[in-house]
Amino acid sequence: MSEPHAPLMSMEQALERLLALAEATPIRGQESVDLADADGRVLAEPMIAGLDLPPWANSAMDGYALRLADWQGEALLVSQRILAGTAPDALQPGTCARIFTGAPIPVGADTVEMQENVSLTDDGRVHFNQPLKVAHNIRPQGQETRTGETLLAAGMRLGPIELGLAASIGLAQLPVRSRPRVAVLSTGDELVEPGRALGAGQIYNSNRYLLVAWLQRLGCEVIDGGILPDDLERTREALGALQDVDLILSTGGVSVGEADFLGIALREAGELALWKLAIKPGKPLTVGEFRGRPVIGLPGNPASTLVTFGLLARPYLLRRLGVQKVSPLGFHVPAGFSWPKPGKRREFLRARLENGRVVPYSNQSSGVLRSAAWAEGLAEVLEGHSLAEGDSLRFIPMSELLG
Ligand SMILES: Nc1nc2c(c(=O)[nH]1)N[C@H]1C(S)=C(S)[C@@H](COP(=O)(O)OP(=O)(O)OC[C@H]3O[C@@H](n4cnc5c(N)ncnc54)[C@H](O)[C@@H]3O)O[C@H]1N2
Ligand code: MOO
Repeated sequence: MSEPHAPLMSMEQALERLLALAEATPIRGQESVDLADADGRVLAEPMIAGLDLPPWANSAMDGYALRLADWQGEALLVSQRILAGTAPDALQPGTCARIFTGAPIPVGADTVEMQENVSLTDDGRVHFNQPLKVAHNIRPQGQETRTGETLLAAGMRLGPIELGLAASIGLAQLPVRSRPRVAVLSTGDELVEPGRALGAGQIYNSNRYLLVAWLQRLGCEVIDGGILPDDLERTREALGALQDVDLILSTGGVSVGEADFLGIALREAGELALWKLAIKPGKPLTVGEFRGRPVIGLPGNPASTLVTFGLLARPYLLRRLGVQKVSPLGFHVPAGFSWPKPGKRREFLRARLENGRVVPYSNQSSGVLRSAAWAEGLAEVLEGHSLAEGDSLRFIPMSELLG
């Protein structure tokens, strides 16, 4: 148990500790998957180009390829027509070639002129109307990539751009890290799954759906641990049934309440630290292990679940997969509000950008998930700081967190 008035742990320290734990328990498994199935996965080995890109010099324009020295003001005969996907003959001296965008430059040509800048004579010869420049409109072989270059480092997360890049060098499959197996547990006798009738004192389990969808986006295999009952024996059984998982992720029951059966069960068969973080929402966080399996317990209030998962558990999971860049990008924006009283905890306000200024949702209670649905991002008000309207603060777009 932490001391009731022990100093709060800073966000930086919490992240540093979690990343150190992640690095101590890397997920090493890997498999080869088709590009079509690789979105969101983490590259397990460097991606190295096995060819030059482009593989041969090609035209950037629809037009005419020629040797610059052959243009002396006298219209040139068209000696061949080169479409993309064909292999051209060497250019006959003193002629030009009709060429289309992406088609290979014939040996002997050293420039391409776009068709808009030429005139055709009655007998089909080509007159160049503008001064020509050597190498113009030619995309040289290897301009983008040379054989043997590393295009993506191991630990990169794969998205549409990376998959396009892999395809461009001819790869049909990529080696990726195994999907982390994450068990999601909810705690609290008040919870009911959507679709059922609510009884007295009950609420619907929203955290489970938020986390399951989010984990899937992160490439995790989600094991549904269900709702843990407020009963010690059944909590032990439920935890014991989670075989071969890489992480047990729970929500709720981490504050100082009396019905903390999860905490008791974890302490019996593992280790448990209760952190009190200097952030709002998201003060209480449980970090430990159950029979050697890492456990992270997020606070139950839905906005607290969102903030602690996005800013702490997400980077932790990605780092276990070897991802280096785990922190979201943020940028500084002027506040469209004032914050006169410095707080003890760093606030992550669910906020929007309106006319280039940060506007927070009207109700910042950590129980209000609607605030996050309204928001476009999290605005960070640092602990111990006040803000006047127009002062700048960091804004982290939701899109940076959710992928
Ligand atoms: N005496 C104190 N009380 C509380 C403290 C404190 O320091 N001293 N901290 C508060 C803070 S801050 C937070 S955050 C919460 C954390 O609570 P728990 O993680 O223990 O969660 P619960 O008590 O189980 O639930 C909190 C709240 O969230 C609702 N909840 C829980 N699970 C779900 C779910 N899956 N879906 C939707 N909503 C859920 C639950 O009904 C409660 O309303 O503790 C404060 N208290
Ligand atoms: O820290 Mo709690 O998450 O504010 O309600």
